[in-house]
Amino acid sequence: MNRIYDISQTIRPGIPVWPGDAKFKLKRTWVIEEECPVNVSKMKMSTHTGTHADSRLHFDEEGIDCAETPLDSYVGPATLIDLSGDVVANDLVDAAHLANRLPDRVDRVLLKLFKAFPHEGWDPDFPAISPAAIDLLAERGCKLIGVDVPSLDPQDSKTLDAHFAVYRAGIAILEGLVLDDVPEGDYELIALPLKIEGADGSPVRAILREIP
Ligand SMILES: N[C@@H](CC(=O)c1ccccc1NC=O)C(=O)O
Ligand SMILES: [Zn+2]
Ligand SMILES: [Zn+2]
Repeated sequence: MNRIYDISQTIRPGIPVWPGDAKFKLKRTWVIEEECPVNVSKMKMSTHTGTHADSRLHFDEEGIDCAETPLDSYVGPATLIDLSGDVVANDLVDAAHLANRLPDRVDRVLLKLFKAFPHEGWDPDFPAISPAAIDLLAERGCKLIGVDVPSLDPQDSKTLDAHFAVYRAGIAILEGLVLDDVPEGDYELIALPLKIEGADGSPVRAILREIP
């Protein structure tokens, strides 16, 4: 069996969420007891909780939702690049950061930007991605970008320039990946958004499988 790296955050009470967004809650509605053979729970969560996919609807009112999103981009060869030594807080990853680290042709790119993933707290100064970097990925054939930070754009962005560059290029987005402990290199990615009608994003279980 080829090794599987789980690159998903654990969804749990207290998982850091975008400032002001709904906190994750899980509550038992049925409990195993004499007359009840099962445990069942209900959940409350933001569509952008933890490791998640953005659908186009997140930043375009006319964009498609998670149920309509084609899945091809979310499964297949992916290249992990560690830029955590090249960026600091509030930096934008530019084309120059990527140019000599990217293969000539690349299907999917995962960028590690945190030196250590902040599991216990929200980092408002996370590095983000420039539109020029997205354009370079698109030129090289990339159809998915995944990042460990919670958004492609800086937290205070009102224009979401990187999201729109991605939109123009038809690239899919994964955010909040946990890329600590995974060596740089080529893998098979599997990270499917749930088929939720009307959803602007969805948690994913993201894995990287070693290629034999
Ligand atoms: N753009 C971010 C998320 C985002 O902006 C957001 C997520 C949850 C609640 C509010 C958000 N933005 C509000 O301006 C993302 O790409 O997931
Ligand atoms: Zn998102
Ligand atoms: Zn996003």
